[in-house]
Amino acid sequence: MRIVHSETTKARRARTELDGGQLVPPWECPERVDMILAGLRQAGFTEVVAPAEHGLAPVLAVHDAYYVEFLASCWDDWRALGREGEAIAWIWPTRTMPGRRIPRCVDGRLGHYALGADTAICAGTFEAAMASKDVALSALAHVLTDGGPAFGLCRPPGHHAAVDQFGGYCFFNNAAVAAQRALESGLSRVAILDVDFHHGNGTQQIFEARSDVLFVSIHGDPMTCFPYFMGHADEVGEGDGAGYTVNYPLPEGTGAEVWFHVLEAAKARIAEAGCELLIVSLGVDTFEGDPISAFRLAGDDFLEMGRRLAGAGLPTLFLMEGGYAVAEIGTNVANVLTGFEQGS
Ligand SMILES: NCCCCCC(=O)NO
Ligand SMILES: [Zn+2]
Repeated sequence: MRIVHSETTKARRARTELDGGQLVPPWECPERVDMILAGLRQAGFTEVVAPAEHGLAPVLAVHDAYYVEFLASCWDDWRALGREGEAIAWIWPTRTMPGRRIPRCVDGRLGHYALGADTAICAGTFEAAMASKDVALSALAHVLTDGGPAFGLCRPPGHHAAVDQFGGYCFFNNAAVAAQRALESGLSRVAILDVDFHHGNGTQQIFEARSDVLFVSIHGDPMTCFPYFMGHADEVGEGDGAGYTVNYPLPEGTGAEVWFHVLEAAKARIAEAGCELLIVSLGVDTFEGDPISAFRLAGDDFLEMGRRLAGAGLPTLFLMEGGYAVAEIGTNVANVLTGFEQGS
């Protein structure tokens, strides 16, 4: 298992997140990276390599150029106004105010590009997001050249980032950037299996009209779980992409037995689509102790998750998404990778 990590992923050190009506220290904290590395080391994954720099082209193959420029300039624009706090959106286009133009001021641009108010932009955000997609692309390169599995310790995560939207702690959609690069390298179909507790609305939006990426997600029911407005079972893709989006929303409180039953259905759908690569959006916020999620997987269930993912029998790229039980995150991630090696 190739492990790819960059210390620059810790460059984003936001101080505030709007949560429960208060500004709190962000759940998606840089300490998650150190805890995952420690857990991997303890499990015997001692060889960790740094990514190459892949530049902006792979990002622009997925994301809108004006959006990327916004992410690059937002913090400076915000600070130029003398603002002391972090850049947080507070007004949006809405059902009754469609917003057909992008405003020039940073508050309007934040509202245009932000999914929600939970994700502040601060110093280091763009640098960390660039490092995170480099981690994903270098881990992918290993899988494509060596055929062996790889884990990209991506941070910030990516699956909520859409073509031109950030939020849910995500800025660049690492899994989408990797999938697009894999297709451009000659593969004909890639599966992205999102096992994070939250629906990967961004990944779905990026590929929903395409049949060369099969997006499959197992997640908390959006009727009660973030991101609330996407992830229903009747969202199946559009046009050429019809049938290539598969959502398995599950009720809060879902435990291992049901979750693994649904995983087998997801694997069967991937098998019948004839995919040549499996990208796993690996969030471990399905853990019973996760502070902001609501499934009930135990630590050992992540071993079983890894074993079963190996059973898909595909070249596999794991990319880190969510998981906020910081004390256990390293063990939970290491368990998935250990289980995968056991099942291979
Ligand atoms: N602040 C609202 C919840 C954000 C969830 C982020 C996540 O873990 N996505 O997978
Ligand atoms: Zn999540």
